[in-house]
Amino acid sequence: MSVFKLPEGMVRAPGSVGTHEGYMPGWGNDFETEALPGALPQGMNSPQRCEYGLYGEQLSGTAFTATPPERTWCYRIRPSVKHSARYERIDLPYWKSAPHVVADVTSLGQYRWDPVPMTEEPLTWLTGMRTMTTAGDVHTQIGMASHVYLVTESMTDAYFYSADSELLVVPQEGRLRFATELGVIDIAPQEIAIIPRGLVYRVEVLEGPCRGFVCENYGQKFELPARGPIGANCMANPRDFKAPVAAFEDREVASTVTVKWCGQFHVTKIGQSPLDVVAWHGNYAPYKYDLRTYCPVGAILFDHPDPSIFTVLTAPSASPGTANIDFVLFRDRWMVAENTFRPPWYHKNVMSELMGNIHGQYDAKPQGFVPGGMSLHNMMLPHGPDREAFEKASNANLGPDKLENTMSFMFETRFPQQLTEFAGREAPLQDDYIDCWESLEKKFDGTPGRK
Ligand SMILES: O=C(O)Cc1cc(O)ccc1O
Ligand SMILES: [Fe+2]
Repeated sequence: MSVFKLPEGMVRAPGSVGTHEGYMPGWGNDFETEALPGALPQGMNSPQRCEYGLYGEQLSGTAFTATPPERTWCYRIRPSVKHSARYERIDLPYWKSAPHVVADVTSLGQYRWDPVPMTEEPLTWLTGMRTMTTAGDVHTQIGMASHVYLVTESMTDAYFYSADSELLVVPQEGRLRFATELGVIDIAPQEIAIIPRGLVYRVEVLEGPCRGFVCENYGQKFELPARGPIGANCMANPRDFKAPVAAFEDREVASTVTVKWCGQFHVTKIGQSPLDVVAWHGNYAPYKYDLRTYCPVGAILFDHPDPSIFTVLTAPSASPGTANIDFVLFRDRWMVAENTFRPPWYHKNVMSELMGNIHGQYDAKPQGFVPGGMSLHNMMLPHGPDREAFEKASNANLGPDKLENTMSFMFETRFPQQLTEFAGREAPLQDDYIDCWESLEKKFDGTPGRK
């Protein structure tokens, strides 16, 4: 439930109360919401004249002919095209897009970073975005980038949208507000937000400083994974995703809109707040989701399943079953498997795995992978539990055991991830990370028996 006041002058749709205050539940629903009564045309999209003198405008998030098509009809004070200057190129040097291969930074390896520290410098959502890795190619709408954000300042009279990507936002510290064209989303650690491609917003600090992770998806949108034999329930349930109700502001102040487009940033001037959508209907919307509502399913007799059972959202690629990105959650849960090495096994993976720690301790890495920290196990590079985790798990008395105080995630992509200069040189890379496997002992002595 939102406990924060709305931005001054913003009018929000009534009717959503209690735990849903300000939000409408259900992933992929065809929503309708209006902040002023009667603003939404009924039975049609394009009346000759809209109520309140609003302009009708469609935001198409998929091709018209996609199955299913995703689009939203907005009824707004002015059409988006009404901006008063041409686009001017600007530089946001820390926000990189694929393809971005830095000649003398090596991406082949197992990497781990301490949390990127806050700085004295005031940073907004735009200036505080720090790209760690990129994969694929933004121009062909394939692949992704992973970022850390450090945000201490709200955007004032400044707005942004990414034509390149949808953003999956995973806060780790502080609270952020996404005041978007379609309404207001407030998020805190253990929640996520999904901001669709093309949607205009500004980001405000509700409680700072703020740090978190972003997965920038250049490809096909995130969707709920196919459940297969798991059936209709558990994992991420559609009703736990929440889209905001309509909220608008009628504010005529000189403002800017920054656009990310083919990896470049451009700014244009505008004489008003673009958050002027009074009513909307459709199925292309931003969402928030509380990761604590994710219902994990796991091994209840023996063995450790593939982590795909913990997929919250998946962004498909053209190859079925081979995701452009899987967003995977390792949350608190019971471990009950008998006669089993319970932590993640040792492995090499064609997919590349970028992990972040939201809070607590991760079972495969009791030391060194700390909240706010990240690791990267790139394509086909071996990794697994460190010595401490291996010894403990191999010798534990196995009863029902609860992994508590733990929440980490993985952005897993079919593409190799390339480190940025920031990730390779400026961010607090742990030079000794690979030593965590160094002391794994040879136990084999040629004689049978479990050792
Ligand atoms: O820690 C990792 O590397 C992530 C991971 C978790 C798991 O349970 C199984 C495989 C895997 O890659
Ligand atoms: Fe892994």
